[in-house]
Amino acid sequence: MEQNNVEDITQTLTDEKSSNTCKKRNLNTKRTDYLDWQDYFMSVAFLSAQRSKDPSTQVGACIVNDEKKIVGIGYNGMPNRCSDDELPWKREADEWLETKYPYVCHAEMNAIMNKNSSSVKGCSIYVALFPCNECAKLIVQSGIKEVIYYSDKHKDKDTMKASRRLLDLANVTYKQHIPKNSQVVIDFDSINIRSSQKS
Ligand SMILES: O=c1ccn([C@H]2C[C@H](O)[C@@H](COP(=O)(O)O)O2)c(=O)[nH]1
Ligand SMILES: [Zn+2]
Repeated sequence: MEQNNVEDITQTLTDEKSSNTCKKRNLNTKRTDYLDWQDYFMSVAFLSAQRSKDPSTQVGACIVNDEKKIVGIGYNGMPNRCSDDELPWKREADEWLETKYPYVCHAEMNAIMNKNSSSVKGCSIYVALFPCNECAKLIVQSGIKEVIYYSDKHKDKDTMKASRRLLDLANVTYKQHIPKNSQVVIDFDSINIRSSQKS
């Protein structure tokens, strides 16, 4: 009888174009290096942030319901129908009105406004940055019950203190996400890699 040992069933993934061998994977057993749910939703938030035109800080948010379905995604950007070529992107200017702050819609706001379900009540929101007090108001009012954030780099600012105060009072829980891997790489060309039986 043929022995199905690991050596026999290990296949070599070979790049179609270069014929370079890049990875070894056992093709007879379930993958173990797949993204878990939390890394997946946080990655969606980070990917969404890549759409942002803000030159200094790109924020993404992803709202997930209790069936682990994504019901809203957003990133920071200028409001719809307001040309982002005509509004300022500066952080500082002689006048506040010439900075981005009075105009830019935060990622959390856009994720809530973009929802594809009737409600986000009871949902979780995955965000790259801990939400500011304005976003905390929207999170509370929309019924979101949990915030999962990656960075809390502004935690000592008053806006963040106010945010935590609101979230605490409204019993919205928050926790920092520690990813399994510090990077999730999207390699478009990986789909072109074919598996060939190792000799
Ligand atoms: O809760 C938040 C807080 C901030 N943002 C956005 C708003 C701005 O576009 C940037 C912050 O820019 P800085 O230059 O770092 O001040 O982040 C958000 O989306 N959600
Ligand atoms: Zn905000």
